[in-house]
Amino acid sequence: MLSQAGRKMLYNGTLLEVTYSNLLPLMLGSVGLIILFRLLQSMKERAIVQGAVVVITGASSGLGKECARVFHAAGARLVLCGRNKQKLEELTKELTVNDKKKAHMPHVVIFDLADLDTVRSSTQEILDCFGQVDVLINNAGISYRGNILDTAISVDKDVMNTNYFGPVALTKAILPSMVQRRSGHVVVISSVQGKIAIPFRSAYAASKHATQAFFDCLRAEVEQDGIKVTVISPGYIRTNLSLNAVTGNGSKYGVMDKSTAEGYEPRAVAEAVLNAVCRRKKDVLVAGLLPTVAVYMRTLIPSLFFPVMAARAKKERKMKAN
Ligand SMILES: NC(=O)C1=CN([C@@H]2O[C@H](COP(=O)(O)OP(=O)(O)OC[C@H]3O[C@@H](n4cnc5c(N)ncnc54)[C@H](OP(=O)(O)O)[C@@H]3O)[C@@H](O)[C@H]2O)C=CC1
Ligand SMILES: CCCCCCCCCCCCCCCC(=O)OCC(=O)COP(=O)(O)O
Repeated sequence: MLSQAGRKMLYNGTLLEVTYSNLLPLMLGSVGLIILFRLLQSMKERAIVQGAVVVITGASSGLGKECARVFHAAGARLVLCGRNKQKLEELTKELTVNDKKKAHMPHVVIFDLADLDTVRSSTQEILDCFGQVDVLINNAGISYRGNILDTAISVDKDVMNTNYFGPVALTKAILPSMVQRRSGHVVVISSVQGKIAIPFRSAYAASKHATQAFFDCLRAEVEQDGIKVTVISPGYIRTNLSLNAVTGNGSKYGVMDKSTAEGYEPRAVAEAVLNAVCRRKKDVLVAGLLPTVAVYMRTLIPSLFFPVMAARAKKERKMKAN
């Protein structure tokens, strides 16, 4: 503690009197410097996406659409990919309405990610838009609701094609141009379910676990080529994911689940994606306390995690029966 009169100290032969009044400007100065440093750091990080060519799959709705808005606002040049031309053109109109110079007019490329041949042929179209790809955001995906015993293998394959083989094929097709330039960033939107498997989501959780594994391998392999890889694993987001989910017989689930409706705002997750790209993060979990605990529990105390999941399955089955 300092007395009112302060504390006298001998420093390099000079007698210094340290008082509250001469410490205050020092403290304020330090805080100011830290704020200035953070501001400059954040401006430097944001400059990474300014003018960068960012390709977003599944840009017609939900998280992809929000990523398009957030990256466009950050100054990126966008290539919006999806199956629905009309929705993507509407989004392009929305993004360019205030962009008078049309400097960052997005391009639209239409293809079905589950059709691996069209993925390969669409890659040239993507590369031709701006002549290069700086950031590829593999966002498009589909979910699933069903019991393993009643699920047709064709459904497992369809989910794997959209969520795993599609992004893998697109990434492999774009990667050589990134390696040649020794620059690029590949992002994939996985899920908390890429880290833990929950009952009645087998096809979806399996596709997201495979995604996590593939892109972890990729990160290690292409680091020497100057390419960054980010896996983002969000918890529930308020989008149409559950409405669009497929069931065991391939029909649409068509229900807005409570967990989805009460999930994160897509804007908040899109900001987390932008932040991860700017800061070149490798693996980002965007989730609340309970899913985070579950992720650690699965790794550290699996003997506790498995009974919790079995109880969850039992409860869900009971609820369905009533
Ligand atoms: N919502 C959530 O709770 C969570 C979502 N995620 C992940 O976020 C990502 C985005 O999903 P979200 O925005 O929530 O859901 P949406 O259903 O709103 O969006 C999915 C997007 O993927 C596109 N898509 C689906 N199948 C294909 C296909 N075969 N070919 C091309 N595009 C396709 C859809 O396009 P179209 O308009 O043509 O159908 C749509 O643009 C997914 O990878 C999902 O797994 C992760 C964690 C939580
Ligand atoms: C003694 C301590 C007990 C701690 C209990 C922890 C177990 C809690 C389980 C929590 C499960 C969280 C699941 C989260 C799933 C999730 O966020 O998925 C995101 C999605 O991809 C959503 O897709 P869906 O199609 O399933 O809506």
